[in-house]
Amino acid sequence: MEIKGSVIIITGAARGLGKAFAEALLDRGAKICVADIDSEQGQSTVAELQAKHGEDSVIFVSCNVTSDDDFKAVWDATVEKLGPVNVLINNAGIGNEQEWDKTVAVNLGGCMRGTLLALDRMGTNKGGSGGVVVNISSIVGVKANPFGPVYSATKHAIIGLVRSLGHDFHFKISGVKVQALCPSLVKTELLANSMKKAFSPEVVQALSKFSSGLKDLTSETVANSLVKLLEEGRNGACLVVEAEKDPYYVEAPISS
Ligand SMILES: NC(=O)c1ccc[n+]([C@@H]2O[C@H](COP(=O)([O-])OP(=O)(O)OC[C@H]3O[C@@H](n4cnc5c(N)ncnc54)[C@H](O)[C@@H]3O)[C@@H](O)[C@H]2O)c1
Ligand SMILES: CC/C=C\C[C@H](O)/C=C/C=C\C=C\C=C\[C@@H](O)[C@@H](O)C/C=C\CCC(=O)O
Repeated sequence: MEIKGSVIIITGAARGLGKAFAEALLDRGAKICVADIDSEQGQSTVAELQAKHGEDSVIFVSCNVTSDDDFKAVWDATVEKLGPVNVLINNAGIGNEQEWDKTVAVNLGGCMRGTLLALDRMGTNKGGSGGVVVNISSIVGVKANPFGPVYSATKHAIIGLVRSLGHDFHFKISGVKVQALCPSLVKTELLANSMKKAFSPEVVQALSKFSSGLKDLTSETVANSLVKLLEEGRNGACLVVEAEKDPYYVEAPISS
């Protein structure tokens, strides 16, 4: 797809990976809606991005991805201020092993709610023009993560959603591509927050040792992989990005 001129909603874009996605896509001529639960951080990020890219290129809308009403309001505000939406990036996520239901609600619920709304609003069968949904999973959506079993389960479920709704059966009906990006560890606030809500005291030590031994993966590298996925990824694609490797697509182990 052509990024230049596209209207793109990114959830959880007030900071971290979502902010890096916004920067990379604005650099390539997209218009962005930053949708985040943290209004203070979201407004400050948007002010920074507007100073570089202009006031008409990027807006902030407050959104809790666990709320249907919030998600619909984000969509409506984006259409009103930036034009018809072409891409949704379901990026908002948390790593809270102690309150598993919150992690399921935000990580899986947010992607599911957003993807279903996007099909409803962009689907050619619903009067829309088609489009793309990218769900941000993780490398631990395609491999085990002993340090965060709940987090990993939500990220595996996102892959199931993407492979199923990203089947061409659905694309023929809706004209909407559904894809996943699966980054390895990036040292954002998610990691620090995950440590505070870790599965067990043993995990805190092990995760801290594991993460300090990992090669550094930057948000900018992950954002470049998102651009690659949008520009060339097929429907249902799951793209993994790790430090010091070219990004690579992963397929389901059973294809029938
Ligand atoms: N950092 C990593 O190592 C890593 C690796 C792979 C995948 N991911 C995924 O990338 C995404 C972004 O992670 P990050 O590292 O930038 O995290 P982060 O904590 O830096 O940013 C997350 C953003 O999501 C927002 N958010 C949280 N709950 C929300 C909700 N209910 N509604 C709307 N917004 C909400 C936060 O306010 C924040 O701005 C997450 O889905 C995460 O699981 C992160
Ligand atoms: C906990 C939440 C923080 C970030 C989550 C994020 O999505 C990224 C995760 C990135 C990498 C995770 C790698 C997990 C690797 C495991 O599958 C496994 O390979 C490690 C196993 C044992 C390590 C034991 C040790 O070295 O001590």
